[in-house]
Amino acid sequence: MRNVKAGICQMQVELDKSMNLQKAENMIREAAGNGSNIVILPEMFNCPYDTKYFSAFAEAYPGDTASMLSHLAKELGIYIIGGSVPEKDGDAVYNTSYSFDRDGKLIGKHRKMHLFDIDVEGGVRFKESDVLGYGQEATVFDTEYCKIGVAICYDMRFPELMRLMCKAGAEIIVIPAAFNLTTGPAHWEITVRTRALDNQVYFIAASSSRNLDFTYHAYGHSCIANPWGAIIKEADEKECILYGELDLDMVQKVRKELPLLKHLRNDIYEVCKK
Ligand SMILES: O=C(O)CCC(=O)C(=O)O
Repeated sequence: MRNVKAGICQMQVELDKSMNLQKAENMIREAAGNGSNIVILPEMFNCPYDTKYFSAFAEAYPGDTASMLSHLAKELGIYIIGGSVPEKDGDAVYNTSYSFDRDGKLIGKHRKMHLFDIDVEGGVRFKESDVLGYGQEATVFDTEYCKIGVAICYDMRFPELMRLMCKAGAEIIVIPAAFNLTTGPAHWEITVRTRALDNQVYFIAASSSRNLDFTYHAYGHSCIANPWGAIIKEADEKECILYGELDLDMVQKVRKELPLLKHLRNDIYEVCKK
């Protein structure tokens, strides 16, 4: 039996960075205290999800935010997948996720690869590429449980990237996210379930909670889908910690019983890294 307990902190993000860091710390401590082996934060957990704030909130690595996550991972002896934060690198800003092991060592750094530039009539308009740079690499790292792939929100809409992570050995894919009230009800759950099913992985999507004080209203509904494509845990839109037990033997069982990954016609088509 290879079991992992995940704790997803669906935190309410505020305008005050230090409040956000304190909130994240409190929730991480609580999730660890309740037995989580891996604790996950949402996209842009230290900064409101609005392009006008990204540059002012950005930190070069290692800044206060990543340092805090590293120290907490070590002190609490847990893995932390630190949602995402605006990262400053020279003149550029990226939407970046840092992951730490039980010793507080940085084991993963993902810069969002697909920037969220959309304009839905009567719905949501957002243009990340006005202020953010593009990440260039898929992110998969080793843990003592299995390999884990991390990507950020809009990245999950691209099956090729998810497949690349699966091909690199990921048995869990984690997506810090913040869908909204236009695309969330329409596409959130179906995308989570489909990516889990396509790749026969546990798929964890971690949102912030809904804060109506801002212009961008997060959908919430953090959830976990299993390798069969079923949602095993789902939150509502309010602040909470969502816990889920992942039985990693199920990944191999499903892959054996329904060998989708073996049946790929790589002689005809293939998703590969350029
Ligand atoms: O894909 C979507 O509908 C939402 C994406 C998003 O909010 C993001 O990438 O931050």
